[in-house]
Amino acid sequence: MADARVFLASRNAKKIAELRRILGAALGGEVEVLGLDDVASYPEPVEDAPDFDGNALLKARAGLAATGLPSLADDSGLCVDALNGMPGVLSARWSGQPKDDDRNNRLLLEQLADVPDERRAAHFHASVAFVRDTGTGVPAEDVVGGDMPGRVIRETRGTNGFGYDVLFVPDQQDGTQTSAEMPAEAKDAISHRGRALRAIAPLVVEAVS
Ligand SMILES: O=P(O)(O)OP(=O)(O)OP(=O)(O)OC[C@H]1O[C@@H](n2cnc3c(O)ncnc32)[C@H](O)[C@@H]1O
Ligand SMILES: [Mg+2]
Repeated sequence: MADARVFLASRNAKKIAELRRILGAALGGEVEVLGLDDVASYPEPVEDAPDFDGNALLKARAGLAATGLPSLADDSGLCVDALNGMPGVLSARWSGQPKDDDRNNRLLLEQLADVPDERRAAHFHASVAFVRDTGTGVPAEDVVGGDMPGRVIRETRGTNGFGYDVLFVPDQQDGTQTSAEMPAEAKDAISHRGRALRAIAPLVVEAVS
């Protein structure tokens, strides 16, 4: 392989751990995955696109611009039917800045307090963008999405994962464990992020080969 390295443009340590784990399994260790700690620091882009695809692309473009390396970025969130798809792209900062998972979860529970069990459907979405130089002056860009359907429960459960995992029971598996109670590999097997990354992994292999 010419330069089998890819850069992961995320500032969320727990998300990065998931991305590394899933990529490691999908790429079989052939590609070295670099994170922010491995490159010179650069300013975080403002995530002001209207949708997940747009935000994932702007984070991956910023990664390529700063490092010159083929760059992957994830933009993700929880979309709640009873809230018309929100928090959606605002998931990280739903209860304000600085972002705080516990405060976000408390706010979501309050907002859904009067919503009956049969109307608490939601899904996680992840868009993963892969942006790399082609030598032509025009970068190649791909974006792939993945979903994990489920529902929002009424109390937090579990200590794995991050973000809204403590409130979310996926439809798959046995339908009782939150994604924060599932072992990491079980979440990866059905998660929005797992689906999107496994779909984009062949492009990564192709680009760095
Ligand atoms: O933008 P980067 O630097 O990657 O890190 P971030 O945490 O800001 O990431 P996003 O902008 O994509 O926001 C995603 C938010 O959606 C929520 N989220 C996404 N995937 C999740 C998952 O698998 N489990 C629980 N919550 C998740 C969680 O609140 C995240 O902070
Ligand atoms: Mg973000």
